[in-house]
Amino acid sequence: MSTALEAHGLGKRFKRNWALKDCSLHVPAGRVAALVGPNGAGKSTLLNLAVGLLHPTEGELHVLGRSPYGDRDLLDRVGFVAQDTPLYPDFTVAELITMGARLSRRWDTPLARDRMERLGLPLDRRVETLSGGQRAQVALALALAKRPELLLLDEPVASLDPLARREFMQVLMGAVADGDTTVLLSSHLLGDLERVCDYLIVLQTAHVQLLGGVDELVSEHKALIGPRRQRADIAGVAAVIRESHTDKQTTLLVRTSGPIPDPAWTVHDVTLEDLVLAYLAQPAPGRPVLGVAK
Ligand SMILES: Nc1ncnc2c1ncn2[C@@H]1O[C@H](COP(=O)(O)OP(=O)(O)OP(=O)(O)O)[C@@H](O)[C@H]1O
Repeated sequence: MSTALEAHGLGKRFKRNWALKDCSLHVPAGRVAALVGPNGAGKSTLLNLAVGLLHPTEGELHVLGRSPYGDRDLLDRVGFVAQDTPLYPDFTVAELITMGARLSRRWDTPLARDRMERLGLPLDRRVETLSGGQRAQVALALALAKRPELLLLDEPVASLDPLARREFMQVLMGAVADGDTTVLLSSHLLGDLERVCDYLIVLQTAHVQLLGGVDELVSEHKALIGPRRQRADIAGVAAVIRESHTDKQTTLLVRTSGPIPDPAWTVHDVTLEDLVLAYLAQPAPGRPVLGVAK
């Protein structure tokens, strides 16, 4: 399986509002993909569609080659940590593990117990007595104990302090290091994503705005700084994504089509954060910019 998740013309409408519209995207198998976009862009909607909690209004969505809605066998192969990591507050950690074993056919109880032990979480602790960070770690451990082929995480670290976030990310990366699990992780924390993700999907007002491998996207975008000038065709530039000016200087973030031969421009590399912020600053999403997905 070379593609873990694939959508064509996918749309989801709530009453008169489209939460997702004309979304065509794919996540190659084995990647750790970041799903980013501003509040209300449609990230949770996409993840909920991917686990069959929502039904598409239009278009197609395939998860591990199958349609997710109502497919029990498929859901056994998918792990999901929903926003705010909901867990039954009255359950103990041990009871959650028992529940997982009853509900999931691929469940790995020793793995779940081992992870709880490593997190220093006694099995008789009730969920309601756990901190937000501990709860997030428990939710991740339960999702991993399903031994999922695809792991979907909806802002799992949003409420965690920086140390807890780093621990969460380390556990996640350790668990998927073998490359057999594809991860799709939504977050607003671009710095965290830059460290762990090798694939990027940017959603903006219900549309896919940017998609591709992180290395490829970062290398095909550059920041250009030069004397102030009006925007004009620049050799080597396929598109200007963002521009700003001072009295004397113009700064552009561009998608390149080759080297920039004009020596008036100094050319700088961009970070993933620069890239995402530049695309999100664009007024209205048009057609997605496709990076090279390998
Ligand atoms: N159940 C629902 N009923 C009505 N509208 C909804 C529902 N779920 C989501 N929406 C709307 O769909 C749009 C996309 O919401 P979604 O939760 O997918 O965004 P998001 O990118 O996950 O946002 P955030 O970063 O704030 O979590 C928003 O305008 C939201 O108000």
